[in-house]
Amino acid sequence: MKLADKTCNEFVNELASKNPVPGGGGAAALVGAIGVALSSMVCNLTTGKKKYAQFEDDIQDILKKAQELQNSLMQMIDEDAENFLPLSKAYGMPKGTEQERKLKEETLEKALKQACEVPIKIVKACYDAIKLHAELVDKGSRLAISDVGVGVQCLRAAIISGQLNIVININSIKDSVYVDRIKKEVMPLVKEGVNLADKVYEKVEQILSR
Ligand SMILES: Nc1nc(=O)c2c([nH]1)NC[C@@H]1CN(c3ccc(C(=O)N[C@@H](CCC(=O)O)C(=O)O)cc3)C=[N+]21
Repeated sequence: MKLADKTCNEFVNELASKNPVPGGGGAAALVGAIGVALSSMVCNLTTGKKKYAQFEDDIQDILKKAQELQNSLMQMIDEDAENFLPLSKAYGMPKGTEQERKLKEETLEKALKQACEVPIKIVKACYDAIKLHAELVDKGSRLAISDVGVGVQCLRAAIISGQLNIVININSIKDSVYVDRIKKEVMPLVKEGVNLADKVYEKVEQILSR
């Protein structure tokens, strides 16, 4: 059974167990999916309202993108489990003899790179999703402004969590060309995403302050 098809209770209990998957990577994907689902929710609460008619086309665009990102992030829960399992197996390989040590080192290097793939996708998807909330904070129904805040905080947590899973893996990767390439690709997105999320959240707080 797919992890994404489990009930909330089953999933969270599975996460709590010592099973290697789902792990922090899957948790990041799910939290990201929840964050972007809240963008969809705000769109669905805004669409068709006279007060927001001037934003109707934008709301429809945001809704479409949010639904796609939600589907992708939900798929990433199971993708991360598939891509992390080889690494969790490689961790347990013996390294008694020189031959075993060499095989383990090569297997680990490949598995570590494979384990980076989904967290990189999580960072990119969360970055795109944070941008949707940045639009919704101005165009979405004010009745749901707190949901923009909740959504953007989930995505802030998820983008940093994606990055953290990349960092723990690349810290053990020997191929410095690969490591530098991934860092250059991911770190600016996280920095910009977190900054934007904080700006959106500040606006939410300001709108709700009295
Ligand atoms: N893409 C990605 N997704 C992750 O979820 C992810 C990751 N990369 N990189 C590393 C962190 C950390 N993490 C662990 C999972 C299991 C054990 C663990 O100890 N597993 C034992 C089982 C524990 C036991 O049975 O006692 C084992 O597999 O043998 C540790 C750490 C997942 N992470």
